[in-house]
Amino acid sequence: MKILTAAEMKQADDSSVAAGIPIADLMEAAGEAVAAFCLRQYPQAAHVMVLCGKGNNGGDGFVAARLLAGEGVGVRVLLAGRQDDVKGDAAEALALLKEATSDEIVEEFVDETDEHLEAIIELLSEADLILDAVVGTGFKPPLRGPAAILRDALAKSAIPVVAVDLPSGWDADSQQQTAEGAFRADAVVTFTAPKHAHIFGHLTAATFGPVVVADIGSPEDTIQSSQNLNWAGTAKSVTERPRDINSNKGKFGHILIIGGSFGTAGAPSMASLAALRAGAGLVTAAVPREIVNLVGSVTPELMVRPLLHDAEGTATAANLTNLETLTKGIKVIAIGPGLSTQGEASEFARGVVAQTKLPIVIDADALNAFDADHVHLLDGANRTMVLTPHPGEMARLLGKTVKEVEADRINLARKFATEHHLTLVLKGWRTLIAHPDGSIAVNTTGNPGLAKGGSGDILTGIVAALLGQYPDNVAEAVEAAVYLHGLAADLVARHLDEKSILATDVISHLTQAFRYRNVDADGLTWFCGIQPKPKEPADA
Ligand SMILES: NC(=O)C1=CN([C@@H]2O[C@H](COP(=O)(O)OP(=O)(O)OC[C@H]3O[C@@H](n4cnc5c(N)ncnc54)[C@H](O)[C@@H]3O)[C@@H](O)[C@H]2O)[C@H](O)CC1
Ligand SMILES: [K+]
Repeated sequence: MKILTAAEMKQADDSSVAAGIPIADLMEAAGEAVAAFCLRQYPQAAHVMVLCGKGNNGGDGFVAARLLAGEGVGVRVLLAGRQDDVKGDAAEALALLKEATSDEIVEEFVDETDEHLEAIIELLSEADLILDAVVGTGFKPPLRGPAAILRDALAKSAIPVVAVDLPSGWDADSQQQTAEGAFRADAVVTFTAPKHAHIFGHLTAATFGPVVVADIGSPEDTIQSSQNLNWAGTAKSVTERPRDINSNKGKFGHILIIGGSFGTAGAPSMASLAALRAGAGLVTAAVPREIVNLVGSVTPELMVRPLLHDAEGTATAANLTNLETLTKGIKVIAIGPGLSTQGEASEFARGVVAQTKLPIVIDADALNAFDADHVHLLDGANRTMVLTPHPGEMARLLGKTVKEVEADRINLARKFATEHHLTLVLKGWRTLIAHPDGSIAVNTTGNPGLAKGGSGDILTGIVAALLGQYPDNVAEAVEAAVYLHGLAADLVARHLDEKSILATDVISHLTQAFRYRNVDADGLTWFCGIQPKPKEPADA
């Protein structure tokens, strides 16, 4: 799924019209998606207040109001402006609403002062759900007139708000959008494709719920993202295909995890366990001899091979002479978790990358082996190469500061991936997956519970496992890995506080993540936030 700017969205609308789909049809589908979302997520809502503007965003609100009323929901519409000023398709939708209900359903609110603020707050309090269809992509900041007063009234109420297309007052193209100055929202139903603000909006989970995307009938070829920005969640479908009935472990890849040192046996252990839970056929961990038994005891399904190490427990470059034996039958190598940067570890890591042509995931201490002096050795032109740096590791790869990396994530990731012909996973809030062809996928799963040691190690294991299963589908495999990793953490957060989440909890929820579907029964794509846990069936 592509991520669009407001102008690209407008272009999609215009192209849809040119392809014979009238705006009225798109508006009807938009209103229908909003009504379906409300009925499904707020089944208890008996009184819905629909706040509408005079433009087409308001038009979507009129359609939703009509359809909700048709389902027996008590609906009132508060129009920020005069009915006579509503034009075109929105006016048609307004007429249909009144025809289906009554002329009295719509109340005009034209006040430009906050004289009636208290009265509006009182009016809103009579509803148990509010729809915000005041302004959408046609918004030009700052919010003014009656719209601004509605926003202030909403800020003083605690009733759930579903935003139509985007919270009124948001700039769709902003990557820095905050809740400030805009309408409060608990959920957003947007259309055709998410816009930049939906994905990069700086809103906290406490003030901001799910964003769902509804397909409202625009043909696929009308939807174009000039910035080549996509959503990582689409790739999950790759992992949803059932396995062939005649499957055997040989089909799903033998993964070799290279890492560990004295004191960091946990890192390769977690990467290995995650790879097993992510569907790898076989997993072998190659770790310093002294910790072989420790790592091997993590789970009996895991195989372990010893690495030569120095007195401090760091793998030595002498292991390179044995590399051919070590990698026999291996489909994917993941190197780095717990490897250490001491002794000859970096030399060993660079040697593994140089001597094998196998698909490779390079993480953690192995990434640090490619500092500014060695970064030119990273070349994925004739092999599959995936790097999974956090901003600190990315800064080292680039010889820049973390601040410089954070300030320009998309461009830096894209440049690095294309120049080195590899897939770069730049971790952090909204992890980016930059592909060698210059396209970028943005991930929307994950929560602050992942800000804990071990999270990166398990991501490495998942990436390696999916590469082993989908070797011809590298882009999707990596995107799906990142998405599933965050999704598993989001599923843990349904019952554990974010602060208490351990990386091993995330591993144990991978299985639920594989089974979770991000498209709901109404066809809405849950783009940010996950569907609430289904109710347990009542005991018979
Ligand atoms: N995506 C689609 O395929 C479809 C989207 N639809 C919806 O249409 C809106 C965009 O509609 P548009 O008429 O262009 O603009 P808006 O309704 O968002 O805004 C116009 C409206 O707002 C007033 N306004 C503008 N700026 C301000 C401000 N700073 N303060 C107060 N009021 C403001 C302006 O005066 C107008 O009255 C899109 O978001 C979708 O929701 C369609 O349904 C078709 C399909
Ligand atoms: K809106």
